[in-house]
Amino acid sequence: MTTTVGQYLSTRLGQIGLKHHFAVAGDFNLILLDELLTEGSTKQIYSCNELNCGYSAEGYGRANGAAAMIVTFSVGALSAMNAIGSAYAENVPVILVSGAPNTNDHGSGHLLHHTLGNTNYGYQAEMMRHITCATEVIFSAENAPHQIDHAIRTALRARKPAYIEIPCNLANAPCPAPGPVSSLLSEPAADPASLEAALEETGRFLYARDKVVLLVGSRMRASGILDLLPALADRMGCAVTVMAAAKGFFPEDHPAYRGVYWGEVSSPGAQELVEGADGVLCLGPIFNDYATVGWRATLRPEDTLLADLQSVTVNGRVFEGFSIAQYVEALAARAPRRAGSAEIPRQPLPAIPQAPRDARLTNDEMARQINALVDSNTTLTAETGDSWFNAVRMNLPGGAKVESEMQWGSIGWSVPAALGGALAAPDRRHVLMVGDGSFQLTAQEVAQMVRYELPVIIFLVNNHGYVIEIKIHDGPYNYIKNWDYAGLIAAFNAQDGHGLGLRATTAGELASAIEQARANTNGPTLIECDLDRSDCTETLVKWGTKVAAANGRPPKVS
Ligand SMILES: C/C(NCc1cnc(C)nc1N)=C(/S)[C@H](O)COP(=O)(O)OP(=O)(O)O
Repeated sequence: MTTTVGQYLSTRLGQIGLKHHFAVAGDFNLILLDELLTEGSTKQIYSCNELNCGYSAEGYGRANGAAAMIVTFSVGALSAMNAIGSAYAENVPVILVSGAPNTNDHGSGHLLHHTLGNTNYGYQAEMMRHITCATEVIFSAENAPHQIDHAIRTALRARKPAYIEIPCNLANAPCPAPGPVSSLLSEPAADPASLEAALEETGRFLYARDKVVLLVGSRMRASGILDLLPALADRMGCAVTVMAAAKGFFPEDHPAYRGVYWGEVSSPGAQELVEGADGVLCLGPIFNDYATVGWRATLRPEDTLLADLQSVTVNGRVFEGFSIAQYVEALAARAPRRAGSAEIPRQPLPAIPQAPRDARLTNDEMARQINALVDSNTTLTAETGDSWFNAVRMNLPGGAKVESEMQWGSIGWSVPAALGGALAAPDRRHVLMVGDGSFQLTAQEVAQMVRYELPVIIFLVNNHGYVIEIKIHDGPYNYIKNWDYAGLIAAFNAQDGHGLGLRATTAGELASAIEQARANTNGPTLIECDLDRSDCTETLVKWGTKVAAANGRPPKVS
């Protein structure tokens, strides 16, 4: 049985659960794109550029579990690198496939277009090795199946992106047909002794404490077991908090939920609860400078159990040889009850009073109305910027999801990512909050939302500049050219009803725009929310000054 290299790849992408792959054409990948179309397991979705292609794949991978993208050599793949960096930092398995020079050109002394102008074509793979968990450069069709399977299997297990390079003259070359996909999907069994030892040490940690709090972190996105966390909370009876980058990872209507822990900008009561606990069971946390408010919110190591994707650190010991899914599943069946922390009642988020309809639109009123739009079937994508703080302060109904990129934090990510999420989960409502500064980096992908008739509701937060940067450190570089954001939709030829551009300067205009957005199911609705530049969340101001102080630390004098 034979197939071709490109159709082998296509079959595998369908077998691991993809229904789409993202692509930008280039002469090094055209035959490969044909092979994917011929085999047909996944629908080919086109992006305006390779950066957006990568962000769309990353957003798709968050909702679907994995994603794939096809670009051309060098000029395409190097643009995609920022998005692959995001996938790496955010633990999303994106399979980046790049077309490449004809195998006959290697060692020929030929100078090729799209390259650096020398005869070394290996630089791209070398660059990819730093931002992927597997890099496979295919030089022979016979070996292609092994290399493709290795890259995909490693990406799925490590929850990281992988890179495959396919020369343009091998894409339709015959190769052996694929074997069972189970060899790519199977998870390594836990090492029983290590898992048991970790659970016993966890028991010693928990039995020695009364007021234990669960803290859920953003690496749990890659765990595949978010739906198991309520069972663990029910077993232990303890309070549960989430980190800002994990907003929505635990159902907020669960009785154990006590809000977002984010140091001094936490939800009401959450900082006192976590920092006052005698034990914090951290699941997949990322304690970076933003999460610790400039290294100020730090937990006592001796009272912290750190469960990460492939290891548990507790009582000064480290245990490996199992996944966090295997660990949490076992813990949910045997953890002792530790209900002390749950006796502290949850403090509600401060309610935002409804503004009069004719009142100038404010950030608070915008956040209030967006929150009212979020239901149990909504995915809210929040871009880097004050949109983070608006998302974190929302009350989410159970089932609502939030997607943010608080580790990589590359502005512009959210527009293509929301497109990817909408393609992966068409049965959910997709709402996007993105600032004017971020939007200007990837705005053209709204045209693809029009093209693919994706009803994403986009709140374009026009506060007239890089306000998060202004709050951290102001300067002329934080001010941008204002666009007619609502007018862009017309520029994207949405006249056939597959797109709506609206502008809101008052509370009433926003309410009316949201009603129109709810009714517009044929394509995106972009609502330009016009705000005063000084109008941002209080938490942003508080957080920004502390992060600025951390950035401003003088060099250590040796
Ligand atoms: C410029 C930058 N960060 C620096 C930056 C620059 N370039 C990339 C790709 N990523 C980055 N995070 C940031 S957060 C802006 O404040 C974003 O502005 P905007 O989208 O308008 O949001 P806010 O006004 O709420 O801050």
